[in-house]
Amino acid sequence: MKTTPSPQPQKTTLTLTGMPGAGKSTLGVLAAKILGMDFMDTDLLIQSHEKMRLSEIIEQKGLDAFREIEARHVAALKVSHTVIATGGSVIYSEKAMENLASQGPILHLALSLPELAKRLGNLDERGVVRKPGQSLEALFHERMPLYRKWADAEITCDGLSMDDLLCRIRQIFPPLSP
Ligand SMILES: Nc1ncnc2c1ncn2[C@@H]1O[C@H](COP(=O)(O)OP(=O)(O)O)[C@@H](O)[C@H]1O
Ligand SMILES: O=C(O)C1=C[C@@H](OP(=O)(O)O)[C@@H](O)[C@H](O)C1
Ligand SMILES: [Mg+2]
Repeated sequence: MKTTPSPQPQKTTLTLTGMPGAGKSTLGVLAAKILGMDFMDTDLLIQSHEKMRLSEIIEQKGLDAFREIEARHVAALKVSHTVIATGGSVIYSEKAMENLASQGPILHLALSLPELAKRLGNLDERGVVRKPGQSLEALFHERMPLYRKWADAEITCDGLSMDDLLCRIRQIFPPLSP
């Protein structure tokens, strides 16, 4: 039997989740800068590992295949001192989310449905993972409980500038600040 507890892996990442268009990629890089952390966008990680642009993966292999590829890469991701901007569909993978949660807190960037509709425009052109013909509203209601299930904190981003959001991040996660 062990006499000393095994060291717990340090939780040093900050993962951003949320619907496409919520601002994960844009805010993530700025948050990394002010927190003195590295930055990773899992969409870019997938592109680099697959040696294809995200749009090519989706066009040539389809949305279901993209979802599996995303789940595989994010479930295998191991980083530290890093702000991670995820792709919105990673929330469908329990294994990927467990892996992200094991490395640090998860912040859900929430945005209201009307604001999302304004930011996203045509869903087909953006390659959003959804069932054929599924509306943005239906997708929003399908995903919202999943984002909330995994989130340690949530910011509703409507009407907030990048500076407002960075301020909120500093307030919520002071231990991550240098
Ligand atoms: N707080 C914000 N206020 C206004 N526009 C924003 C804000 N956050 C992001 N955006 C804009 O929304 C779009 C989507 O942002 P992006 O970071 O790509 O989102 P995600 O990575 O969550 O899909 C971009 O055009 C970005 O400039
Ligand atoms: O939510 C989604 O279905 C997707 C979101 C995208 O990333 P962003 O959330 O960064 O836009 C990208 O991973 C892919 O187009 C699928
Ligand atoms: Mg993004």
